[in-house]
Amino acid sequence: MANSLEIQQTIAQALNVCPPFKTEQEMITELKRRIQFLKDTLKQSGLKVYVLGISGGVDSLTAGMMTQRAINELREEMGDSAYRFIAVRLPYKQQADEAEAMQSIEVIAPDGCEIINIAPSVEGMVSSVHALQTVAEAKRDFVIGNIKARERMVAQYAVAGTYDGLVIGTDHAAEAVMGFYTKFGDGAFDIGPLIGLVKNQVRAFAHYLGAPDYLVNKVPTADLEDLKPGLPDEVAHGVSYDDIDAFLHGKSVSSDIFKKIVDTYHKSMHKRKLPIGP
Ligand SMILES: Nc1ncnc2c1ncn2[C@@H]1O[C@H](COP(=O)(O)OP(=O)(O)OC[C@H]2O[C@@H]([n+]3cccc(C(=O)O)c3)[C@H](O)[C@@H]2O)[C@@H](O)[C@H]1O
Ligand SMILES: Nc1ncnc2c1ncn2[C@@H]1O[C@H](COP(=O)(O)OP(=O)(O)OP(=O)(O)O)[C@@H](O)[C@H]1O
Ligand SMILES: [Mg+2]
Repeated sequence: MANSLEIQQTIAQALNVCPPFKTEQEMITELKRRIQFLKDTLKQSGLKVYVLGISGGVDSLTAGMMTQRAINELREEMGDSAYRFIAVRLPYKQQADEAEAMQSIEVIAPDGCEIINIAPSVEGMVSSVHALQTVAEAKRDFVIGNIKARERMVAQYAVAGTYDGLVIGTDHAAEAVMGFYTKFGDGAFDIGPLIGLVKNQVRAFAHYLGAPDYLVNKVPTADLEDLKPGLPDEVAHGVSYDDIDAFLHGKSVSSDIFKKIVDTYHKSMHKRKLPIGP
């Protein structure tokens, strides 16, 4: 039977986890490789625009800063001003951390910014799904949370379709292992520049790129549920990002944490696969 470390290594391999950075230079090399990947992928696609929702959290801040750098370099290298990055603000009604979201936009300084309030589309969907009116309040609130994440996906693809662009996603290994995203919501995108990173590596990129500490260290939240506004991810899934990062980097974690992560990984396997057929 496989021991704990072997199980951790098998999962890390499946998620293509980036090994820990031993030096700052290793971190910079990895960051540059990923920015180059953004440039190469856009050039190969024949399109010239990237689109990404900016929430106020560190994942979209980091991906946004990387993307704007990729676009700046492409514009200069190709001598083509059509290369652009469009940031999208996607509040649901009034967003509690709107200030941080707008500060993220300032830090990224995107070429363009669209603001789309998702409340009308979420409310339209909720009122049309009659079954939703009949379930317990907590269940209803949770399902509506996933509708919000999917409406954000719809909005970003509407912007991408309009500008002939590609949608960036912010999934990384610490979220992927927990299946902590909405299937076909924030889990749906064209290009994932953070894939394989653990949370502290995402923060390290943001810090290196010059983001202020209060945004780099902001408490991660999906902020999808009205009944639990700003619920920290770590409370929602009951494991800290430091523990998830340690697990993915083959370090020892308590047996409780180990079990929780491995169980959650297996339960959420369907989210990381293409739809199955007969
Ligand atoms: N075995 C199976 N094989 C194939 N498909 C299966 C399945 N089990 C469920 N499903 C399908 O998957 C659906 C459940 O998946 P899903 O709709 O994603 O819903 P679910 O995983 O239940 O909820 C999403 C979780 O991710 C969190 N989240 C969402 C969005 C953003 C963030 C963030 O960090 O920003 C976090 C959210 O707070 C919540 O805890 C089911 O309704 C069903 O359609
Ligand atoms: N209010 C929002 N406005 C715009 N985009 C959003 C909003 N909420 C979520 N998103 C999009 O969904 C993605 C997933 O959300 P998630 O909470 O995992 O990342 P984050 O907010 O960037 O960082 P953190 O996980 O640290 O909170 C975001 O990176 C962003 O692209
Ligand atoms: Mg967030």
